[in-house]
Amino acid sequence: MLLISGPSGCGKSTICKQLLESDDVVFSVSATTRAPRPGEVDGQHYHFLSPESFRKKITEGAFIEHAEVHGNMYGTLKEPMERAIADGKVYLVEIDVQGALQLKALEVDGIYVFVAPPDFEVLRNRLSGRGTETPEVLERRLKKAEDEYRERERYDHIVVNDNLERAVAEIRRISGLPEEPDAGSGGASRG
Ligand SMILES: Nc1ncnc2c1ncn2[C@@H]1O[C@H](COP(=O)(O)OP(=O)(O)OP(=O)(O)O)[C@@H](O)[C@H]1O
Ligand SMILES: Nc1nc2c(ncn2[C@@H]2O[C@H](COP(=O)(O)O)[C@@H](O)[C@H]2O)c(=O)[nH]1
Repeated sequence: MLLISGPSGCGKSTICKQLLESDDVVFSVSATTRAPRPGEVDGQHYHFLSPESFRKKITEGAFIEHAEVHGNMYGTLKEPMERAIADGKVYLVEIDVQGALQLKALEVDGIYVFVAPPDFEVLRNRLSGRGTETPEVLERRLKKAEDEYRERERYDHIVVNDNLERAVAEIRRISGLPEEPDAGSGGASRG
């Protein structure tokens, strides 16, 4: 498992998109109760579930971890992770900080990467530049980012996303992925 985590806007989805250019990498499609955004496909970006279906999955023990993030439920499914790892793939898990710390506490084997913004001013500019949050939600995410940043030392690696190419190259090196992925490939991720 290669786990990519960090505050909202630090660049997790952008980085994962590039890591998925390697054929050996499989993306962990989480379940969520949030509504799909334009362009998002069920089963590819997320499994979009009703709150009832999500609760049922919890009682069935289908999740390795689940958490409420920004007012919606998200969960990492056990079965696809076990299958991908049995197939010798790198299983790419992109989740929030509380989810990552749950997996760490469960001693799920893997490489835990905290993606850090160069500084909080840059984080603010990137989040507002993305244009997906209202000013109120943006402020909440930035406040939460400060708490999440304090957890960074609990990860195996801290990668500063100052320059995208450099950050991706660093994560490829850390996880033993080839520096130059096969041209033309690339799986689906979020973002
Ligand atoms: N190295 C970089 N330099 C400049 N802009 C970047 C860089 N990395 C990401 N961005 C931009 O920052 C914004 C936030 O990135 P992204 O959506 O990948 O963050 P995220 O961590 O997945 O956020 P969330 O947790 O809210 O889903 C995007 O508009 C993205 O294009
Ligand atoms: N704990 C978990 N967090 C998850 C999971 N899947 C995604 N996420 C994180 O939620 C936020 C919001 O995502 P968005 O796509 O709605 O913007 C982001 O930090 C994701 O990394 C999961 O299974 N568990």
